[in-house]
Amino acid sequence: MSPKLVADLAYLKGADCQFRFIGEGAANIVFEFIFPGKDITTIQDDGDSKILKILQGKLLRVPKANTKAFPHPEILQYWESSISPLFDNPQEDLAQQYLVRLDNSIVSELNAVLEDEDAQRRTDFQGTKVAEAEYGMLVEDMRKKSPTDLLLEFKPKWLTPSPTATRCRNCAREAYRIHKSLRSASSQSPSSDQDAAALLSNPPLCPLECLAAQSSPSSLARVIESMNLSATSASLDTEPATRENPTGAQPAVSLDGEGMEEVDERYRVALVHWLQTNSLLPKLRDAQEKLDPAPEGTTDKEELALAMTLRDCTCFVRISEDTQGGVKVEAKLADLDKKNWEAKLEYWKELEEKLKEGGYYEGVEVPRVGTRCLWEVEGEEAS
Ligand SMILES: O=P(O)(O)O[C@@H]1[C@@H](OP(=O)(O)O)[C@H](OP(=O)(O)O)[C@H](O)[C@H](OP(=O)(O)O)[C@H]1OP(=O)(O)O
Ligand SMILES: Nc1ncnc2c1ncn2[C@@H]1O[C@H](COP(=O)(O)OP(=O)(O)OP(=O)(O)O)[C@@H](O)[C@H]1O
Repeated sequence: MSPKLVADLAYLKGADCQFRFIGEGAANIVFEFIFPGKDITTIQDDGDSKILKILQGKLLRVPKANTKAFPHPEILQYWESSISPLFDNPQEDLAQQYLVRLDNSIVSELNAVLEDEDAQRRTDFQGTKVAEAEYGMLVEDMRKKSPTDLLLEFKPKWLTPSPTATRCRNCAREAYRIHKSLRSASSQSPSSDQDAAALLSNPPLCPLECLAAQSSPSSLARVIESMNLSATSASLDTEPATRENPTGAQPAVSLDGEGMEEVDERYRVALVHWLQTNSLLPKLRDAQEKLDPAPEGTTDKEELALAMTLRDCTCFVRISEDTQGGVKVEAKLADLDKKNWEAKLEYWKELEEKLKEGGYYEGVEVPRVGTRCLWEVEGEEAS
């Protein structure tokens, strides 16, 4: 059974709709709907405005041209039949997605927006276009609703690493990425030089830290520290956070630092509480663990595809004010797209080989690059 179509974007003709580029990955591009001079959040469900009502609180996610990803109806069908049932409360745990029909003129408009934005895009994505696809999807907008909201976005990748490794799969992959970048920097342009330097000086936070934050104060501190928060108001029962004291457990020294994001202290407390108590990440970890086939060892390819889908999603945690003036926490997983194992199997196997043979799982690659892997950081702290 195909997923239900919620809207045909051809009905936007004449509605003075524009699109703003929000972000992209390897397979999809995400846009915001803009209606100049109109606030669609106040539109009621009547007649011609029905389409605008449907778009409220949603972004447009469309497939990129020339990828091996499945068409969006298939991705949505899989999401409904194979992903949602893994979660007790899919409405709460997953960013909601809905099928929409595109048309050629919308695809052309989106591509014109992309062309204007090209210089701002990730260098390896520049020049890529929206596919001439019949369908796209609306996704629940998980960005900040107000500039004062607090948003945490990260990829909770490979939460069950191999017990024999000393680096998690994600950080091994990051070390490999840094090596590749260094190699191309030595042979290519100043921009790849900059990419390599940026990766070397600021490796990404290890995804295991977000899960470990449930029981480890050091992990919790590192996650909060990575967000560079400073408080705008102090709560009664906790000390405000600082760079030196990210969770606010001890008296604060200073509130503001250069480049720090000012945040309502109640929101920081709510984030700390979510990190310590959420059931979403353990649930995802358990689902990843239950499947856990290694790309090179599996016989059931559909199971492998599901495992790889669960290992490559995005988690959004948005903290905002609710209608009663209290604090609301919304934590949802997005980008749980069906993986095309036939197209990706060789890549998965080769990458696994490279990570193993290059010593990236053990941190013995040459030259060795520093990562922020939880296991390495804990090892350094202990020695
Ligand atoms: O191979 P990985 O682990 O680097 O993951 C890829 C991601 O890279 P990342 O390391 O998260 O930056 C990669 O993310 P980016 O597009 O690089 O942001 C994709 O998510 C890719 O999946 P797909 O090709 O879109 O189905 C991801 O591929 P797979 O999850 O299918 O391996
Ligand atoms: N529901 C959402 N709410 C807010 N922002 C989003 C949402 N979905 C995607 N984005 C933004 O758009 C970017 C790209 O989207 P998305 O992750 O769907 O692309 P992708 O090609 O499927 O990614 P990947 O290559 O990781 O598979 C994200 O990194 C995020 O910043």
